[in-house]
Amino acid sequence: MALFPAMTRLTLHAPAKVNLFLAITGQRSDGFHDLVSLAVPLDWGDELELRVLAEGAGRAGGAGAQSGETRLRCEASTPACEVPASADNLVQRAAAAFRAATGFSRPVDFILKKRVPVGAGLGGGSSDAVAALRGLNALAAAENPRCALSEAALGELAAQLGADCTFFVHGRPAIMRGSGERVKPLNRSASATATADSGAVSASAASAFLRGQRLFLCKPAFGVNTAWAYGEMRERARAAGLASGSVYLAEEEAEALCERWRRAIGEGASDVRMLGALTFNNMEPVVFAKYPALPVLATEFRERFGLTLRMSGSGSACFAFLPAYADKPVAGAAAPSGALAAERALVEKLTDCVHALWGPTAFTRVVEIAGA
Ligand SMILES: C[C@@](CO)(OP(=O)(O)O)[C@H](O)COP(=O)(O)OP(=O)(O)OC[C@H]1O[C@@H](n2ccc(N)nc2=O)[C@H](O)[C@@H]1O
Ligand SMILES: Nc1ncnc2c1ncn2[C@@H]1O[C@H](COP(=O)(O)OP(=O)(O)O)[C@@H](O)[C@H]1O
Repeated sequence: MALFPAMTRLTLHAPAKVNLFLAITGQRSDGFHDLVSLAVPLDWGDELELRVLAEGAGRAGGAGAQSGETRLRCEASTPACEVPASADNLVQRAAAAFRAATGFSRPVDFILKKRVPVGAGLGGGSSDAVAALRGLNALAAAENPRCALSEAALGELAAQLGADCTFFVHGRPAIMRGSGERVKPLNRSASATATADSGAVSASAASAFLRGQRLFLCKPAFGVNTAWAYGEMRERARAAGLASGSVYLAEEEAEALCERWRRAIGEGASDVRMLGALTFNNMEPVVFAKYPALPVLATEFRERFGLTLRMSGSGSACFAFLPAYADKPVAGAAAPSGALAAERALVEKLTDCVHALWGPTAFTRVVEIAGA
């Protein structure tokens, strides 16, 4: 048996996510909220590099690292992506959880290239945590396959790190339920209201439908604190009393709306304006009330461009389906140049609009849905 791992270095993509559909259905006795969400990974995100360090006398001795040591360096592409490399960083927390669960003690150096803005509702931190778990698991497996965790065990560990983390273990369009930890990839999901016919969406149909759909993503300079947004919903629901249904969406309704997505996918609908109309997020009212810049831009997008701008998760990032790709080419084929030019012109106008309303430091990007 090799005493030193064969694998000493690897790099992982940590994709961002968008919630195409997000219904918070109520608060549970443990304080967390139940939800139903259709989330998709993007072709863009952070990058996490792992390097196994040589064990030695420790820093004091100047040579090598100590057993069980985890180092982290964060390189942010913009100030909005800056995150401390402290023990609170989800990469550090994931490493600590993995070491505790497996006994893996090789010292590791993480280099996190942050591109996803923090507090955006794009799941950057959760995705980094899962990338760290996956990377460490690969290193552990290279050293001794019996030390590696199964997918199920990785999922359980991930769930302890954040409500969104299980989604990233699957890494494909999926419906999240419970507090987010119950994840079913879309092509294998059957909703509570699905009939035998409508539930049988083939993997290839779901995959062809969502993969490569292009979204315009934007985020103002400020972020939103997820715990605050949930807390605000709780307060509003408490104040509404019996009318708390004005804050939360009943689970049956959420499932029915989610089912509309599944039908659209099953039928291979390609009208991106219709897709925009299917997007939903009932966290918007609390977040929009505090941050009016968000609904102001949503109104502008609707009135000037006929596009639905929807918030992702607890915000502050928002997205809109890009219509220029309505005639999306088959994967791998070149897009018709007319469609590309039309999209470029639209994106330019959308970007100008974002900067005019949110200022020059607002973030914009065109992304594609991945992982289908
Ligand atoms: C809103 C969503 C939608 O996908 O995404 P983001 O906006 O964060 O990306 C998620 O539910 C966020 O998941 P995540 O960001 O992992 O949340 P966590 O760190 O686990 O929780 C932060 C805090 O939010 C509250 N929380 C979170 C999830 C949930 N189902 N109910 C809650 O009440 C809790 O107060 C918790 O302490
Ligand atoms: N590696 C990380 N990347 C981003 N945020 C992190 C990370 N580690 C810890 N955090 C903390 O997690 C919180 C939310 O992170 P993030 O995933 O960016 O937002 P969201 O939950 O809105 O998608 C922030 O308070 C941030 O400081």
